[in-house]
This record gives sequence, structure tokens and C-alpha cells, in this order.
Amino acid sequence: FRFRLPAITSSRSGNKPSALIAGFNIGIFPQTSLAFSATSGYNTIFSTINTRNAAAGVISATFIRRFGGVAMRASTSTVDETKTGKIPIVILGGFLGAGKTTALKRLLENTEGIKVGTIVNDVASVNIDAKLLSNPMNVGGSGEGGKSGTVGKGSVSGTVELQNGCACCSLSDELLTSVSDLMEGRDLDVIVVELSGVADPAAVRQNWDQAVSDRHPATLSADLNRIVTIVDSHTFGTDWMTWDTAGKRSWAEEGDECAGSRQVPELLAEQVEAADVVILNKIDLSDGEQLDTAKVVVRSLNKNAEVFETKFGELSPTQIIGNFAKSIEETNAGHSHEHSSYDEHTCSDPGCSDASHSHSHEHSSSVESTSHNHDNKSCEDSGCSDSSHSHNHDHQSCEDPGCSDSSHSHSHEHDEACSDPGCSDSSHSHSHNHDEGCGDPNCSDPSHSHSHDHKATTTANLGISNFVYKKSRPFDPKKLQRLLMSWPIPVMEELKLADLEQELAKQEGTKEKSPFVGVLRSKGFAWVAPSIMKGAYNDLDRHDNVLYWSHAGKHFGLKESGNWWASIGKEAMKELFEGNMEEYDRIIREDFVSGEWGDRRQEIVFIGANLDEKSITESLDNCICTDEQMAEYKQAILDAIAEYYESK
Ligand SMILES: Nc1nc2c(ncn2[C@@H]2O[C@H](COP(=O)(O)OP(=O)(O)OP(=O)(O)O)[C@@H](O)[C@H]2O)c(=O)[nH]1
Repeated sequence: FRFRLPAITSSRSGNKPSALIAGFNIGIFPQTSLAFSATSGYNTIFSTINTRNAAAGVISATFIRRFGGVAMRASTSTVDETKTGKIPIVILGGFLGAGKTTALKRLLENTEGIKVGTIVNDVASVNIDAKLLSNPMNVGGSGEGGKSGTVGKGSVSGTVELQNGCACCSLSDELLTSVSDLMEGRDLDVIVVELSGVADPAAVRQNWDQAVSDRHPATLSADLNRIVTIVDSHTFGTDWMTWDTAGKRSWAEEGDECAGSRQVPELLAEQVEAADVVILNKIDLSDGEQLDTAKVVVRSLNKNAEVFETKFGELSPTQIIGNFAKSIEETNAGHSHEHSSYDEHTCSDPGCSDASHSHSHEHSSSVESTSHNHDNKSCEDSGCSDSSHSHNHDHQSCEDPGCSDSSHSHSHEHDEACSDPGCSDSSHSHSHNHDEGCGDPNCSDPSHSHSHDHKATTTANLGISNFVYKKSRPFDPKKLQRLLMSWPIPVMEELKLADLEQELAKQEGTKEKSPFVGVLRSKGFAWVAPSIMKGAYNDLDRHDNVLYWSHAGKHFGLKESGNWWASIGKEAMKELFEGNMEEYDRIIREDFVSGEWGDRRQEIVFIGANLDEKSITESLDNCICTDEQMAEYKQAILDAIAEYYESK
């Protein structure tokens, strides 16, 4: 690490009087309908949706841009994920070349008769992936067995090619139409949408949720159930440290600003953060350190996702599409419990006595399941002696003195380390002091290994953690800029946790030590005060703008991302949230942090190694506006309101 100028990208629009007026309502200016009509002339509007896998689980809303300004409405965050009888849709995302098509091809070759409809999106004008997948010599081709006749009897049951290369951000209308087309006259078990490598799966989910609340016909018979992100574990560390934008790597068409402007580390982070399942692929190419780094960072970005390790996408269908596909249930109709016949070893009923299938539980390549099974996958049959799966107990260490199962620890030498898996207190160590990896099924601490294949690496000492910085006052732009300019940017070409650990140790106690040195990722919503309060060149429109703070690797971005809800006021919000008042209530309860300024706030998650929460918080607090600055800010708003009315 060296101190270098960070790559700060920021963007802001010019002064927009309509937006300016729309913002003057919270405790300062009593108006309701004015805000609404004024805002409808403004071209950036937003809605909210829960980010289910936000690293810290606390970022409550994501603001998404919508253009047009008139059809302003709130999206639902209450999509019922438990619906049955609908065709499940699985989104398959991941960076360029991570192995999406390879994994999809394997799925299409399934021997279980699972009928997979595929939708393929590529950014290039020639959709290579679609050609690969629909080539009968590659996979089964359309229909039973395909032309080659040697591959899976289920195989591809229809491929729809998305034409719009720039659909990388949202895939909205085209995806919906494609889903409808694909279902037309076909009896599918599952639809898999392979995104382009530069797509953000969370945006696809948000658009789908919007379509659900609009009751789009496609959403009445299909359900977006699962986001699977494939990560190239071999290149993850170098991609995390690259300066590249995605456009530099992809075949993005000229003028495809969407793909071109995405920063690779940020895209990687977003793809992992959005996932229900992360597949660490290409483990044949990764050395132990690369795989460990990818694992630790993935886990720190997304503590809820299932994580599998594999090569060439060698996974069972259930690992990719889940257990919900119709044919899987049908295949197992003879059993009273749900499991895939594809997987030789997936019966999870400890009491099942059906000799026709194996009872070794599904966990071949799962990072979690080899060591600490989530989702009730661990065997709970106390009499079971099958050593191929974990018998982890419920859970700290196993207390059965006779137990010889090495998949869980029997001697946690914790010394003073805290053994509470749910504990988020970063002031003390949570690292499990053992070489065999943590055997706690509930443990979400990525600072130690959960795999038993190899000795724990130095990562055990890194103490990856996260915390949320919250404040209900704006940053002073000049002070914030100074802080960002002093933010140390790693000069390493590849993220290696051992190097990071060394650097942290080296800096410990020195004057140069920056509290930000171990930060791997930070993201959230920022409120920055106007810097010019008076005159023709004022930037008072900042009063309304949400700034999305996103840092990953060497990149830092602070970008306008819609407006604060407070800029339109609660009455207008209620209209937008009609039919979804639960979400309205949540926003008011959680995000409206001050009576005077509404939801304007700082809410930024920091994720990293050996985070010094106190020092980071102090550094950020030093950038917050003082009482005098707040008085000036408030007066400037009041003056602008008065001026507006005088001009009427
Ligand atoms: N060594 C190795 N190569 C792999 C593995 N998985 C995929 N590949 C190769 O990596 C290259 C890219 O794989 P794809 O499946 O096309 O990757 P993709 O994510 O679909 O790529 P884009 O569609 O371009 O984003 C191909 O040459 C694959 O054969 C793996 O686990 N190990």
C-alpha cells in the first residue's frame, strides 16, 4: 500500500429548478402536491427494494434510476418467494469468462430429464453464447437428446437470444417478453437466464419485482427464484485490484456506455452481493491462496449465499437451479421427502429407510456443507455413521467424547476469543483457533476457514468484519474530498490476503497508518451538503440528491442515484406506495432518521480486514458539517424557497 490519489469518479447533474423545489418540504417548507407535480418534471426518479444480501444486512434500500419522470411509482419489495406452480427462473451471472456458459452447458446435459429453457444475453452483436448453447453438437439441442443423441435427455428445450446488447443493466422488457415466448407451448421445468458478464443481477431482480407488482403476464406463470453468480477463483484477486472498466475487457459495442463504464471490481462486488448462490469456479487453475482470497472476500461481501467450489461448472442441477424445479419434485414423487434423483446422494431425511437411494447428504463441493451445513443439510441422525457428511451439532463444538468425526471441532482452543457465532462485536477476536476449519454451521465469520481440505491460512488472523457508518448530518464536501484524497489505494496487482495482513502489521502503530487501509469494500448512501450556497452557480440541488458511495479495490465512486424520498414528501410517497404500505412504513420507520431532514443521511457499510471502526468513524465524523455550516445550509434553503415564491 502506498498513499496515492484515489480513482474518484463523481457525477452530478446541473441545477434543476424542479428538483430543487421538490426538496423543500421536510420541516422547512410545508407543501405536498407541489412537490409531486414538480417532481414529475424531473427525469430521475427512483423506487426502493430490499437488498436481501447486503453484506451487513442493514442497507435497507437500493435506489434505482428510472427515466421518463411520469410513470413514477414504487416498486414492491414484498414479492412472495414461496409461490408455487410457477416456472422457476434462475439468473446465472458472473464476470466475463467466469464459466457461465460452461456451467449452463453441463446443466443442459443433465440426465434427469430436467427441461431447461434458456435465455442468453451477450453484449456483443453476435451472441456467441446463444450459438454455443443452441448448437446440437454442443449440447442436446432442441428437444429430446438433440442431434448428437448422446447427451442428456432433458437438455435444452428452447433458447431465446436477447438482442439488446445494452440490456446489461436491467433486461427489463426484453426479458419479460422472452420469458413469455419461451413458455409458449413448452413444458419447461426451469428457465435459466445467462446474463452477459457485465450485467448486474440485482438490477434484473429489481426489474422483475417491478413487473410482479405491475402484474405483467410473464410474472403470473414464472417466478424469479434464484440468482447464481459464477466467480473465476483464479482471476478474482487480480480483477479485484484492476483499474480496468468492464468495457476494456468485453466486446462491448461502440457507444455501449453501460458496459463500458462499469468498473471491474465494483461489478464483481455487485454480482457477488446479489447472489443466492456463489460458485467459485476454475479451482483447477487457482492456487490455495487465490482460492482462499476469493472465498474470504466472497463471504465478506455476502454472508447469506451458499458457496460451492468447482471446476468447469461441475455441479449437480440442484446446486444451480435449487430444489424447486417441477421435474425434480416429480422425479421424486415416489418419496415422501424432497430430493433430486440426479444427485446420487441427496436424501436429507435422516429417518428415511428407502434403500433405493443413497443417504449421504448433498455436499460434495459446497464450502459450507463439507464443514458446517446450512439449511438443515447436516445429518441429525445421532445413530448415523456415514462419514461422508457432517454431523455437526447444534452448535458450538461437539461434546460427544466418542465422536471421531473430523468435520467438526472437538477442541476449540478459543482462549479469549469469543465463541458466540452471532456476535458482531469487533472489539474482540472471533477467529477459531484451529487448523481444521470452523465447524460451526451458523458461523458467518469469513476470517477463518470453513473447509477441511487444507490447513487454514494466514487469513485466520485477518479478522474480516463489517460495520455501518450512520449519521443524520451531511458531509462538508471540501472536508470529504480531502479525506478521500488521502485514502490509501493499494498498489498490489493482485489481492492476496497474506500480503494485506503483512501490510496491516507493518503499518500498525506507525504515523502513516490510515484507518482505511484494510477496507476492501464500502458502499451505501451519502448526503453531501451544497458547496456553493448563494448566487447563480449555487449547487443547492445537492439537497435532493442521493449519492451512491461505492468503493471496491482501487476504485471509488460517488454518483448521483436518484433523490431522497424526503424531496417529494410523505403525502406524495403514500400515493406511490399505494398497495405496498408496508414498504412505505418501513422507509419512514428506518430511513427517515430525522424529523427535519427526512431520509437524508449517511448509511455506509465498511467491509474489510482488521477494521478499526472507531478510527474510521472519527475520520468520517470530522467531515460532517458543523452547527454553523448547518445553519448556513438551512438558511440557504429558506432563501431559495422565498426567492422561488417571489418570482411567482
Ligand atoms: N481451466 C478451466 N477453464 C474453464 C473452467 N470453466 C470454464 N473454463 C474455460 O473458460 C473459458 C470461458 O468459459 P465460459 O463458460 O465461456 O465463460 P462465460 O462466463 O460464459 O464467458 P462470457 O460469456 O464471455 O462472459 C472457456 O474457455 C472455458 O472452457 C474451469 O473451471 N477451469
